[in-house]
Amino acid sequence: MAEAMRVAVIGLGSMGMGAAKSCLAAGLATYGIDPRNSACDELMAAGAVATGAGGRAFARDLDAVVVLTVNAAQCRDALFGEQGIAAHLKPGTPVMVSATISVADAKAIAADLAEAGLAMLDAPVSGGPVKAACGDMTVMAAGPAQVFDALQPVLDAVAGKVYRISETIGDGATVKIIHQLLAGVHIAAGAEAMALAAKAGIKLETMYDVVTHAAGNSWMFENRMRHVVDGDYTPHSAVDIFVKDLGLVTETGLSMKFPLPLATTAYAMFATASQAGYGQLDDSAVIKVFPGITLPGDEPKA
Ligand SMILES: NC(=O)C1=CN([C@@H]2O[C@H](COP(=O)(O)OP(=O)(O)OC[C@H]3O[C@@H](n4cnc5c(N)ncnc54)[C@H](O)[C@@H]3O)[C@@H](O)[C@H]2O)C=CC1
Ligand SMILES: O=C(O)C(=O)[C@@H](O)CO
Repeated sequence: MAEAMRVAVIGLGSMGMGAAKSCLAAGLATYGIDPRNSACDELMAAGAVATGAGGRAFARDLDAVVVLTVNAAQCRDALFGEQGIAAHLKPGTPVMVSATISVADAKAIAADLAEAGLAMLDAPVSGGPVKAACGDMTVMAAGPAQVFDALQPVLDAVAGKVYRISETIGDGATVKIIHQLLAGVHIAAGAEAMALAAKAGIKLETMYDVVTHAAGNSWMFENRMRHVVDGDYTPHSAVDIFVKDLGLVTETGLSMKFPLPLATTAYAMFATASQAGYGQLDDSAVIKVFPGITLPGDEPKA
C-alpha cells in the first residue's frame, strides 16, 4: 500500500483546525502547528502530531504544508521567523498559502519561498468553519500546474470545489479579495436590515424567517444573522478579520483609483465595531454599531 502523504497545517483556528481534521479524515498523515496549546491538544486528540514550536522536528518528513494563519505577518513568521519551517522543508515541498492576504504579500511570500527552494500555491479559501470541518471548502487558487498536482491529495481532503484561476501568483488573492467585497458588504447590509427591524419593533426571528425565504436573502445573511437572532457572538470569523479583508478590498480600489462606495462604507462599519471593543466577536457583531436598539442577548436597558 502507498504511504500516506504527510501534510502540516499551520494555524489551527476556525479554518485551520477543520482543514487539519479533514486531512486526517482523508487518511493523510497530519501535523499541526499553532502557538495555542489548546489547539494543539485538540488536534492531537483527533490523531495528529501537533506542536507550538514551529515544526522543525518533523519538517523534513513533510510532503506538503497548508498555511491558515490570520494574516501575512503571521504567515511570514510561521515560514521564515525564528522558528520558521521553510528552512527545514525538503526542496520543492509545496506550500499552500490559504490565509486571506494582499496580492503584494502573496507575490513576496512566493518569491521568498522560491529562494528557499519551495513552491507556493496562492490558495485562499471560503466556506467558514463549518465547511472547513467537513472538507468542503471552496478554494480559489493560482500557481503552476505542477504545484496544483503535487497538492491534489490535500485539495481533495479539504475542498469541495477547487478553482484553478491561473498560473500567476496573486490571481488567487485578487479573486478572494473581490469575493470579500461581497461577503463583507452582505454582512453589513444584513446587519443594517436587522437593526432597522429591531428599531421598528419587528421580532428578529420573524424578520430572519421572512428574508431567508424571500429574494433579499444571501448566504451571509442566512449564516451570520442567525447569530444575531440567537444573541450568540462566539467568533466563527471575527469582526477584525473583516477589518483586515475590507481593508484589502479598499486598498485594491485605491491602487487602481477605482471607486468602491459600498465596500468603503462596510469597512467603516467593521472598523467602528472594532474600535468599540467588538473586534474579537463574531463578525455579525457589526450590528452593534447601530444606536438605539436592543438586540437578543443584550441586557435590558434600565
Ligand atoms: N473564519 C472564517 O470563516 C474564514 C477565514 N478565512 C481566512 O483564513 C485565515 C484564518 O482565519 P481564522 O481561522 O478565522 O483565524 P483564527 O484566528 O481562528 O486562527 C488563526 C490561527 O493561527 C494561529 N497562529 C498565529 N500565528 C501563528 C504562527 N506564527 N504559527 C502558527 N500558527 C499561528 C493562531 O494561534 C490561530 O489559532 C484568515 O486569513 C482568514 O481571513 C477565510 C475564509 C473563512
Ligand atoms: O469566505 C468565507 O467563507 C468567509 O466566511 C469569510 O468571508 C470570512 O472571513
